[in-house]
Amino acid sequence: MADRKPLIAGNWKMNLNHLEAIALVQKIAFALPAKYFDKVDVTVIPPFTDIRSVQTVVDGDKLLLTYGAQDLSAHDSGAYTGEISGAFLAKLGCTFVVVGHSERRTMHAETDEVVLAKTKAALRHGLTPIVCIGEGLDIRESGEHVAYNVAQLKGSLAGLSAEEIGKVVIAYEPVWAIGTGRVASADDAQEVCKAVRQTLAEIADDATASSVRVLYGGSVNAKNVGDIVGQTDVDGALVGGASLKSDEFATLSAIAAGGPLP
Ligand SMILES: O=C(CO)COP(=O)(O)O
Repeated sequence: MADRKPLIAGNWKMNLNHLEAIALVQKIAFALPAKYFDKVDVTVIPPFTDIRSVQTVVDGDKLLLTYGAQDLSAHDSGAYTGEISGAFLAKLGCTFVVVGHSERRTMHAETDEVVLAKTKAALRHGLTPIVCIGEGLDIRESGEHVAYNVAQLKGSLAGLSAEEIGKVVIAYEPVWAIGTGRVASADDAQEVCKAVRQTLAEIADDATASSVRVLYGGSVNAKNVGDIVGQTDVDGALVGGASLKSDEFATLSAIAAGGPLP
């Protein structure tokens, strides 16, 4: 995995209110002692309405886990009802922001152009965008998945400088593996994550490509995470369902850290 520190990011999606968020963060912190954080970065990505409460717990208890948001506006301020500015997220101490999750690409018609604009907005505010790509089942079955993901990656990062690309995290999440229990094989994850890294070398440079973290996401749990993050080009995981269970999330984070189990 070169010298890239693994990242485990728990995308809570639209689950847990702010009180439930406080409880889950406290349980994760209790289950994952400080020593693990030397070897793995762990972050939680709750709904917007939870972030202030999560910030209070993390700051108050001096926790080592970080937190982020699931989306942001491409705009910084103004007449955009319902949108959330990256400036607000930065002020709340967010480290990461997910952009281009397949659920937003599909249900909110987010194109690569929109994802690029949001990635730029994140970078403007000092947030680390976790840029998501991933193919549907039809593309996978047609055997065009590598080319599809490469095109989506290029579109989502078009025109960014090597320095800017060096500040992003990429998450490969095959849509057919999200929430289905159908995890991609470790080889499948490696195949696309390797192509992602080669593409980063092409659009930025070798040094940038070897420093950017590339995550896999889709039905990751404590049982399969070891195989997946053991792949050369997979630097961690974007975890949905299993991130809502404190013990499982702590265990899979510990496995990504190389153990031992907590
Ligand atoms: O979409 C995901 C994370 O962003 C993956 O979700 P699941 O882990 O529930 O499949």
